[in-house]
Amino acid sequence: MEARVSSGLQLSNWVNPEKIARKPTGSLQFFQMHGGKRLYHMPVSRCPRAKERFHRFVTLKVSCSAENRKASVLESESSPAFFDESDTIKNKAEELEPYLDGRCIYLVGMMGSGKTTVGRVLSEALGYSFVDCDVLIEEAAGGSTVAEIFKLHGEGFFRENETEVLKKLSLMHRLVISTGGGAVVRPINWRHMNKGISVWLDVPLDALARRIVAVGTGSRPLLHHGDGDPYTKTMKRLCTLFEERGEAYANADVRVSLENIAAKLGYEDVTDISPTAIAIEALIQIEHLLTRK
Ligand SMILES: Nc1ncnc2c1ncn2[C@@H]1O[C@H](COP(=O)(O)OP(=O)(O)O)[C@@H](O)[C@H]1O
Ligand SMILES: O=C(O)C1=C[C@@H](OP(=O)(O)O)[C@@H](O)[C@H](O)C1
Repeated sequence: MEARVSSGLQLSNWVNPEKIARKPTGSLQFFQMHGGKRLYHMPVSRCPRAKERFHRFVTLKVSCSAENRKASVLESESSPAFFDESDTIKNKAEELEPYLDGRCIYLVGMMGSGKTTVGRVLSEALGYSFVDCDVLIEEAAGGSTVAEIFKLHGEGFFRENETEVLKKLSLMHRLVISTGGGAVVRPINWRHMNKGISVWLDVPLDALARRIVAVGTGSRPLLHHGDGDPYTKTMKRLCTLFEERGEAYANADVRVSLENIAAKLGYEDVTDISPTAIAIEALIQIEHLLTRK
């Protein structure tokens, strides 16, 4: 696949100003459409196995801003490589499999951080099953929604059920588990989650608020109260919750920072990062953890 992609790309196609999106800060976002897929550059030295696994087919030196500053993504690299996301995640997952040895992956992070969205992508790549703790709690409550459970029985009841669900899941293997945003607060939950590998999806609060406002706060009862327009109200609540929970998220075995991914890929806005790119970064960070690279 890589060979087909690389041999299909000509340097003359590549050096086309229309295919280089200039970012306002002067960094460049390199991508090229090929066979309906978006190929991304990735600096070779930041991708530990890149040199062996991917064919490096172009070397460019570009002066790339009006101020003649180097593009941030190229500053330390002279030889970008181009990766197809779907091949990259497949290869990374294969590489990681023997080290994971069937251990579950617990995704933790604030509401809206992408635990469900990224979790599905990760589970597919690893050949794991995906489970969402909130859904299991809803099933255990006879089909009531999380919002109804909070309203009828209170948060304490919800938290007890959340712990019970995590306890059961801790006995299982080959699962990617999307936990609820508040699961990190109870120490007992960490005893269960530590049977597997925990991954914190660290997303800037502003991006979370924008995402959540876009879908509405209906299913997230902790965001139902407060004043102001939907964005301001959500942002305020997220800030308060993050103040309470920030340290607890940092207990996770690995942290996947969207700000770091954006910097690597030369993106201005973290919302441009695809769920697959986030899942790839999660696999890379887990690999670092398990191989102590
Ligand atoms: N990388 C992403 N890019 C764009 N939208 C995303 C991304 N990750 C999540 N979303 C969107 O954000 C919202 C919340 O994501 P979700 O996966 O449900 O978060 P969580 O499970 O952590 O609460 C959803 O509407 C989802 O489509
Ligand atoms: O942050 C929290 O305390 C909660 C997050 C929600 O899950 P998501 O993180 O999947 O939205 C859900 O468990 C419940 O509304 C409480």
